[in-house]
This record gives sequence, structure tokens and C-alpha cells, in this order.
Amino acid sequence: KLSLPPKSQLQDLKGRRAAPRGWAANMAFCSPHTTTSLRSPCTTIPNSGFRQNQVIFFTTRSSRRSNTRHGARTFQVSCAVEQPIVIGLAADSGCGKSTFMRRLTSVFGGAAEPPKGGNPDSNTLISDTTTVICLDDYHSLDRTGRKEKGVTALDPKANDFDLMYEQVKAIKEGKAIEKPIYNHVTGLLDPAELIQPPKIFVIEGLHPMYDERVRELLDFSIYLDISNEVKFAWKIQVS
Ligand SMILES: Nc1ncnc2c1ncn2[C@@H]1O[C@H](COP(=O)(O)OP(=O)(O)OP(=O)(O)O)[C@@H](O)[C@H]1O
Ligand SMILES: O=C(CO)[C@H](O)[C@H](O)COP(=O)(O)O
Repeated sequence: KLSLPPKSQLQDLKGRRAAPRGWAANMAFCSPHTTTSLRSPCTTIPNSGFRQNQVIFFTTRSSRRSNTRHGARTFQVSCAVEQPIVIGLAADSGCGKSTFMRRLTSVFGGAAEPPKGGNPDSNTLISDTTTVICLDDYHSLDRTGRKEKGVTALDPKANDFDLMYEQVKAIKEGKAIEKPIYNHVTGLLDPAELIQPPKIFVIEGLHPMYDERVRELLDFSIYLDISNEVKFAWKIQVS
């Protein structure tokens, strides 16, 4: 997961070139020491034990152990793993969020499909670079619960913004999440699905910008402002 510079550019701290033969094997035996840039935000790189923007010093072991001809040297490698970009797409129901997202993800590459082998009623779409989740999955009340409390899905009280924030933040830090599923067929909250951090993470729904903490995590925000006239015309056109 770490991006090592090409062999031709790898130098030790004295500016000497790495041994041309066996440098990769040598690195495999080395012990890492890290430091963090004070100016950069730091996030964990999945499965690496390192954090983004850390500078890692690898000190190689003696030549005998690593089977190369040169002695111990220290190399500096910067972690340059990109954080997922988070896009928030907000609009009322029936304003074309799914249609817009299908077109956008195809521009980013690959057809968008639900998670393979998962819940057939999942609202998630995954393509080569992009994962789109629907914020309806953060409804804190199911259909019956909303009816009993006399609130609609648009009411902030019917949505779990704490969980939304924690999970969007986790994705941005490169961590996988267990996201709940709101089942539009049954009106119930289904068991969670595993979402891995993608290159581009889109959160679409009624309230991607309502909670200040979630808003702060967005790299881009899109609001589809569709008049009722147009929205109803689209619906009638289908039925
Ligand atoms: N640009 C468009 N031109 C014509 N029709 C459109 C356009 N965008 C969406 N529609 C139509 O409007 C309807 C609603 O679109 P869509 O399902 O994408 O909205 P949505 O915001 O995802 O809805 P919901 O939140 O209810 O799932 C669909 O029938 C779709 O085909
Ligand atoms: O799509 C929606 C909001 O984006 C629905 O209005 C909301 O999720 C409630 O769903 P349902 O009417 O199926 O109980």
C-alpha cells in the first residue's frame, strides 16, 4: 500500500543510491521508524500500520542477513496514499439523484452495481473507482417508527447523524465500515453491509449537508434544485 519511489530514485540519507541488486529484499528486512509532518492531516493507511503523510525511515540490516553486498543504510520514504474524495449529493426524493449518480459514476469508470452477493435490497452502488451510498441507510426510525412518532424521513429526528459522521469520517481515513441498510421494500432496517473505502465516495440523499460535522468532510457538494413542476412531470412520464 505504500508508494515507494522507483528504484532509480531511491537514495539513502547521504544521497547515495540504493544497491542496484537486492534493494527490495533488503527493504523487506528493515525496521521502520516514523515521523509525522506537522502541517498535514494524518490518517491511517489500511493494513499498513502507517499513517498518511508520515515520513518513514527504513534502516536496512547488515549485508549478510539481507543477502546484499552493501552495509546498513537508512532510506526515507513518504507515504503518499490518497484519501478518498467525498462528494455529497443532496436533493428531495424524486429529483434525479440516482439518475445523476449513474451518469457521474460511468464518467469516473465502469458500470455501477450493488455489492456482489449482498442484500438484494441494498441501496449501494459500486463501480471501478466510486462507491455511492444512500443516506436513507442512516434512518434511525423504520417506516412504522416514523408513523408512530408522526415524523417523515426528512425530519432530522428520523436520521442518525452521529453514525453518519463516524462512518463517513472512517471512510475518509481509509477504514472499512459496517453500514446499516434501510430496506425500501419492507420499510425495515436490515443488517449492516461492509463498505470498503473507494477512491471516490458519494453520499447521496436528503441530508448530506445538514450536520456540520458531515458537511466538513465533504470535498464537493452538489444540490439538485428541481422545481415541483419538473419533478412531478418526470414521475408522471414514468407512470
Ligand atoms: N434529467 C432527467 N431528465 C428526465 N427524467 C429524469 C431526469 N433525472 C431523473 N429523471 C426521472 O425522474 C425520476 C426520479 O429520478 P431518480 O430515481 O433518479 O430520483 P431520486 O432523487 O434518486 O429519487 P428517490 O430519492 O425517490 O430514490 C425517474 O423516473 C427518472 O427517470
Ligand atoms: O427515498 C426516500 C428519501 O430519500 C424515502 O422517502 C425515505 O427513505 C422513506 O422511505 P419509505 O417511504 O420507503 O419508507
